[in-house]
Amino acid sequence: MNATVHGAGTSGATGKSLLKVSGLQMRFGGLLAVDGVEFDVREGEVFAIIGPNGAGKTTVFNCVGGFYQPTAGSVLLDGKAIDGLPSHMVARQGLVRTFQNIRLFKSLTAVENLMVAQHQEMKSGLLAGLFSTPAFRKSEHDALTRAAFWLERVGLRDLANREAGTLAYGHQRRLEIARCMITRPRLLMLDEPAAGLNPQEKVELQTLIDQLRREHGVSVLLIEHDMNLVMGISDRILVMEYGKPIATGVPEVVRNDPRVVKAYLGEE
Ligand SMILES: Nc1ncnc2c1ncn2[C@@H]1O[C@H](COP(=O)(O)OP(=O)(O)OP(=O)(O)O)[C@@H](O)[C@H]1O
Repeated sequence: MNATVHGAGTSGATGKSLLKVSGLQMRFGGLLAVDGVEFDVREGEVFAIIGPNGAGKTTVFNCVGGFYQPTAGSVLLDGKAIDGLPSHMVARQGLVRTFQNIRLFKSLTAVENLMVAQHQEMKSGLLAGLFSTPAFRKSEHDALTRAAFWLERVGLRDLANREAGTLAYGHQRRLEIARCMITRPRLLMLDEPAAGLNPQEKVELQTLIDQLRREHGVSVLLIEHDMNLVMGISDRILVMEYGKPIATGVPEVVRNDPRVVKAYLGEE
């Protein structure tokens, strides 16, 4: 039985549903990696998916983000179906993600990574670029201003001209978040953002996520194994085991759910 509690959360999330996932199923040959997963993420909310290794969390992310076509179920972003859309189309709808294994252009600088991320959005075409028209120069200037803003926001201003691949691991994670945010998403999906971070960096990450949703109005969908971070930042949590949802609710409820304690928290 699902322990479903729709708590008020701590963020002041509006309560309006932004992402709605229903009856999600993903089969790989004979393996049902995800089955019957349902949840919604509200505007301004931080929503976490937790569960033991192999529970199906990443598969849910891949279905939501357009990397897999689910075998069954639906994914709606603001009421519009996005399941089955390729990931770049999903991104255009305002849903972007980071990856467990950081995916930056390692030989480009931090600021160049943020410029590339905006490339699709830029209005000027190739000819405008070749002839450096005023419209092109204006859009380049705006893009650079936004890049500078986001580098400052994630604490990387002084590292703007360093190649991404030479940045410390924690800095690369922050740059990846900036690269997502610069496209002005409505939903930011973070896949194990605290992996490999030291305790101080984890605290800074929690502060950053909180700022992103409070000051930039983004909703956050998170997969994370670090329970301190999950319990500290999430408004609601979905717990998965063997591909199925076993509990959804506010942190205090999930923390004390006997099935959750047995399946996951009890492992620690
Ligand atoms: N592309 C794939 N092909 C076949 N099986 C897969 C594929 N991706 C995932 N699986 C299987 O689906 C199940 C769920 O995996 P998934 O990576 O979603 O779990 P997870 O909860 O994200 O685990 P972790 O916490 O270790 O990242 C596992 O049994 C995994 O081996």
